Amino acid sequence: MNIFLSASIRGGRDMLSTYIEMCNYLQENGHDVLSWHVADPELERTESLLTEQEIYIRDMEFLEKSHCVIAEVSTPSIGVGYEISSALQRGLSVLCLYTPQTNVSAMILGDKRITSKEYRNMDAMKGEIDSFLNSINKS
Ligand SMILES: O=c1[nH]c(=O)n([C@H]2C[C@H](O)[C@@H](COP(=O)(O)O)O2)cc1CO
Repeated sequence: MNIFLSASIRGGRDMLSTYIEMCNYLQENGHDVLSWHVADPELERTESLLTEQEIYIRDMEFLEKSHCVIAEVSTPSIGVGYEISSALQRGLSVLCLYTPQTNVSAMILGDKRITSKEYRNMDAMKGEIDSFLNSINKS
C-alpha cells in the first residue's frame, strides 16, 4: 500500500525516533512510505535544497498517490494538520496516533472521519497501525 506518513517538522522534532520506528515498521511490512523523508534525521539539510513551493507540490503529489495517511499528532504541527485536512478532502482514510498526556486538537479528535488512537508504547502503536490497515483492506 502507498502510505503518506505525516509527522511534525517545523512544529518540532523531539519525537524523531518515534517517526523513524513508524516508518521502519511500515516499510518492513511491505508498504511504500512515499513521505519517508519525515523520518530522515538528515531532513533539515535535504529539504533546505528545495523551495517552500517545491516541498508543497511534492507532498501534495505524494498525497495524490497515497491510499491512506498515518499521522503522528502528539507534537502540534500546522503542516500535519494541513495534510490531514487535504487527505480528508480527497476521501482518504486517516489514522492519527498520539501519546498519553498530549493536548491533541479538538479539530482532530472531533472529526469522526478520522481514526484517532492513543498509544502507550511502540507495540501498542504498531497494533493500532495493523488494525487500521486491516480495516482499509476490508473496506
Ligand atoms: O520541510 C518540510 N517538508 C515536508 O515534507 N513538510 C510536510 C511533511 C510533514 O508531514 C509536515 C510537517 O509540517 P510542519 O513543518 O508544519 O511541522 O509537512 C514540511 C516541511 C517544513 O514545513
